[in-house]
Amino acid sequence: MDAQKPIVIGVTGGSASGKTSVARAIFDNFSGHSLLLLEQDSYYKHSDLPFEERRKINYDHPLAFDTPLLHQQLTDLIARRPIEKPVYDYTIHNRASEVVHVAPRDVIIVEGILILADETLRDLMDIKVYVDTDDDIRVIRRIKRDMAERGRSLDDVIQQYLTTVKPSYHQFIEPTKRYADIIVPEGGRNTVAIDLLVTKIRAILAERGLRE
Ligand SMILES: Nc1ncnc2c1ncn2[C@@H]1O[C@H](COP(=O)(O)OP(=O)(O)O)[C@@H](O)[C@H]1O
Ligand SMILES: Nc1ccn([C@@H]2O[C@H](COP(=O)(O)O)[C@@H](O)[C@H]2O)c(=O)n1
Repeated sequence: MDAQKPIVIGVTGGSASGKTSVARAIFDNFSGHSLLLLEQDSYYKHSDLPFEERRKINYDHPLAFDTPLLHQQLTDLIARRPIEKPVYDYTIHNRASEVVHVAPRDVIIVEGILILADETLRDLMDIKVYVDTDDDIRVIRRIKRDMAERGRSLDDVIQQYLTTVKPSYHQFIEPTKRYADIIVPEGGRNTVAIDLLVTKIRAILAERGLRE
């Protein structure tokens, strides 16, 4: 037993599958001071390309992420060291200039489309969750979200979905389902799956002598 080691839960699945909703639903069961959320999207690489070129990057490819930095910062948090987390701005397709100070916590939820594609990241996780939502539902949610929150037009979202998001989902993301311990259909509103996860997290916290 790794006494006092924080618990790391990986939550993955396609874009707009409900990963963030699952993470929030878990959050709601614990007091804020015991959990933190680390989004893989914060670790998109910085680019010096002009905006028009940045728009065309395949953001659903494993090489779009600075995985060594995510691995280093997750390792730091597990070792109870604080980090300066990068901030990503979807509206400019680039990292923002600021960083966010993140203090270590007993439960770390790592959320993102490709967190299970990297073996070194998988090795840091205690529980691996895949949120499984049909492609048509995900694309509808994505259109709504990207137009409301990420500064995209309908044509932008459709064009990006067909050229990079959909093919990369089937090539890189969906195959990582085999690494998951739990597959959750329909995301954050699956109360049975959320209750099972919360019960398991509480059991590991007790086993490691950590209090909520
Ligand atoms: N079960 C659901 N029913 C309806 N809309 C949902 C559901 N889960 C998530 N959404 C919506 O879909 C969008 C994407 O959900 P989110 O949890 O952010 O997905 P992800 O983190 O996988 O991209 C959000 O706008 C969210 O409000
Ligand atoms: N500049 C960017 C960077 C990323 N994306 C898309 O974000 C998706 C991942 O975020 P989710 O919350 O949906 O998991 C991913 O599918 C990228 O295509 C983007 O559109 N622009």
